[in-house]
Amino acid sequence: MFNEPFKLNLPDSDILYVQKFFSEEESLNLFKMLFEEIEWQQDEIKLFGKTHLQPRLTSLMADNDKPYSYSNITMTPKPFPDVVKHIKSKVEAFTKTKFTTCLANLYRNGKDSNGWHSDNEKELGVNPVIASVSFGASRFFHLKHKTNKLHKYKIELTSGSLLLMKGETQHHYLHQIAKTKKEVGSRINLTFRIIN
Ligand SMILES: O=C(O)CCC(=O)C(=O)O
Ligand SMILES: [Fe+2]
Repeated sequence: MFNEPFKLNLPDSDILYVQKFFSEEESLNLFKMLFEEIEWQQDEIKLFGKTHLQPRLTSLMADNDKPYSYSNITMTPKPFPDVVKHIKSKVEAFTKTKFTTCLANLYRNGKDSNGWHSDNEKELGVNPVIASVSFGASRFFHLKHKTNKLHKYKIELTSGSLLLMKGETQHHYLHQIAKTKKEVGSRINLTFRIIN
């Protein structure tokens, strides 16, 4: 039942959630391996002319050398570690999509976050397919429509889950991982993307 794909009931979007895409046991192992094998970095971002450290660690990986730019940062990709290749092939088989690139996020605790944005950078193309898998602590993923305030959604992304966003989703919606005052452990999220 929990590995049945579930389509979010949100107008102007195409979002699918599979809670138990990976089993609990496999997710624990994958978390540890991702934590160790990914080369995590903390970049500086400029917001309203001020420089801050990004409130999470990230890493860009790809099977090509295409950079990815967002929030005034340009990241150049590193090769995929084996553990990411393994996850990528399972995601590709399910989504019937070949991904070139993975942006990884490590939220160390509840103070780490990812502010409101759309994954609409031009290098992603017009209607990007973005497959997001999560391991470790659960965090809430918020969605809000850009023009109609009635359309919003909050979904808890649990360890081993897959969230697939496609179609016009990025045109019409913003998403975020908000900070939380609750005691939460570390969470790793991988977003697979296509950049050619
Ligand atoms: O951590 C998440 O679930 C979302 C990550 C995200 O939105 C991004 O990397 O663009
Ligand atoms: Fe995003």
